[in-house]
Amino acid sequence: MTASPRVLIGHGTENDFVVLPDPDGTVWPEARLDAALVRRLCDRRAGLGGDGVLRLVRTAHVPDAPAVLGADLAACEWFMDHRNADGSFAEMCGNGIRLFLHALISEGLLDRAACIEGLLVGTRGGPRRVGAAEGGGYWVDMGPAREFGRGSADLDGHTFPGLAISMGNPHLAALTDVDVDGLDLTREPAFDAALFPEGVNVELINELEPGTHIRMRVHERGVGETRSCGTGACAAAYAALTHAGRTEGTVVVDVPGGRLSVQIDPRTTVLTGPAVLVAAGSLSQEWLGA
Ligand SMILES: N[C@@H](CCC[C@H](N)C(=O)O)C(=O)O
Repeated sequence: MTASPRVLIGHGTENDFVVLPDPDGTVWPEARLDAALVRRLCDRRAGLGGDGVLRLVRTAHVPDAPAVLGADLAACEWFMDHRNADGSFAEMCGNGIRLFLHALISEGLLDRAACIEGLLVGTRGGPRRVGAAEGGGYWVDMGPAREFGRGSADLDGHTFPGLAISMGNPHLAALTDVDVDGLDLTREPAFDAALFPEGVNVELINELEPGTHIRMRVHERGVGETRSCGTGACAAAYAALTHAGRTEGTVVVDVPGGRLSVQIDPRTTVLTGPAVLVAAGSLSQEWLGA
């Protein structure tokens, strides 16, 4: 076991993560990286701070991988082992997977030039193809948005009706005329637990240009309000296109932490955006032992 484990801090449109390199699964076996330690790492005062944790690990060292990747197991050398800040697992993270690839490249575990075509990465939501974009940033083939009903969320004195959408993980994407910038998202939204038995990420969306440009804020399952959510941006773009009566197109999604682009066609959804590494160092023995 490494005495002082290496750690990186990074973000994708200010959705920020503690990144733990563990290529051979020897530093952070699941028993060590338990929910309590994830919460401590993500604590913004007593830890490093983040909306979640990403472990950079080879798929061969993830016990869940065969069940979630099936026939694609052998094609996914790497697995994005993602946790929310409350310690829970999530199926997918659109900002996290871009940062995951960026961190693999920056740690010398992959060559950026070899990532232009993209590679399959394992996630608990299944395999996803992710690649380095020619002009900078990263793209992810997120698979199709799957609509599974209509619901609503109660937040800040409003009821927001929207579409229930799976991007691997669950979303309620609600277009609204209420100015989303003025909302207080500090409390947990109330939602229909029968529609969302595993909880839900809630996106509040203002249309800026119908079907092409939206503004979004998000309350994430297992975290609270974050400054961006990649899967949420895909769900929001799908809801905006549907509202415009279209099944394909490119939607620019402005979030408090920056801008994402989502390209949708009837077959799939491609999310493009930045990934930034802020710092690299090691966890202290004093903090680990406390
Ligand atoms: N911020 C992420 C989504 C992370 C998981 C989410 N909180 C959930 O529990 O489903 C993204 O960029 O997609």
